[in-house]
Amino acid sequence: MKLQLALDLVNTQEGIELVKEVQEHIDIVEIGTPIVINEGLRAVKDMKAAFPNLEVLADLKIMDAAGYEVMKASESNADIITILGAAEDESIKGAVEEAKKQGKEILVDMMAVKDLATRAKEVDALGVDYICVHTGYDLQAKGQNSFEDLETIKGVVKNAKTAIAGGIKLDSLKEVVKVQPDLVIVGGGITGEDDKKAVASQMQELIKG
Ligand SMILES: O=C(CO)[C@H](O)[C@H](O)COP(=O)(O)O
Repeated sequence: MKLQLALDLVNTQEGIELVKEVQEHIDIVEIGTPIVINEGLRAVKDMKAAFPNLEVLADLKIMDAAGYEVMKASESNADIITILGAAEDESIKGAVEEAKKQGKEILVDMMAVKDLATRAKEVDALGVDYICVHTGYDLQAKGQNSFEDLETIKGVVKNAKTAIAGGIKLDSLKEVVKVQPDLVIVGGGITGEDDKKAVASQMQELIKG
């Protein structure tokens, strides 16, 4: 099981300082969608240059023109690129094809997918690397989480690795770990803590079991 630190509400330089504190406890750094909107793919390139030993995920949440966008993120040295599960199959196939050409991985974010089990099976058959259940900020604010959704995809996904994101904190991580996803994505659960290193270290301990 891997731990991904999601950076969203910071700029690249603040993100780099944050990763310095926790780098030995995480596997993947996410350049979140707000950072890409604010600063472009340069943020991905700068993060990978600062931490060549960590994987860097570009959270582009691609919906269209997938092959092109995966190509551009690859040129910026992203290791993993995200596309939405709600995208057309043609877009997801395009993303997978380009990622394979570039030696990269595709994570499908299932946010806002209504029939999760059916779509997870379909997306799994398209050769993606990760399928991620995700409660975004707008539904977290209404008290929702993705714990049951993780069990749903664990039951149907046969090829891809499984992942979970959205509001996971040290306390709730225990529940998540029981379901054994391949990847746990944590943003505010680390970045919002005073002692980020201590929290990341405890999370790593729980995850590596
Ligand atoms: O992609 C995102 C929001 O769309 C976040 O990166 C993801 O939800 C993880 O952050 P947090 O743990 O703070 O919810």
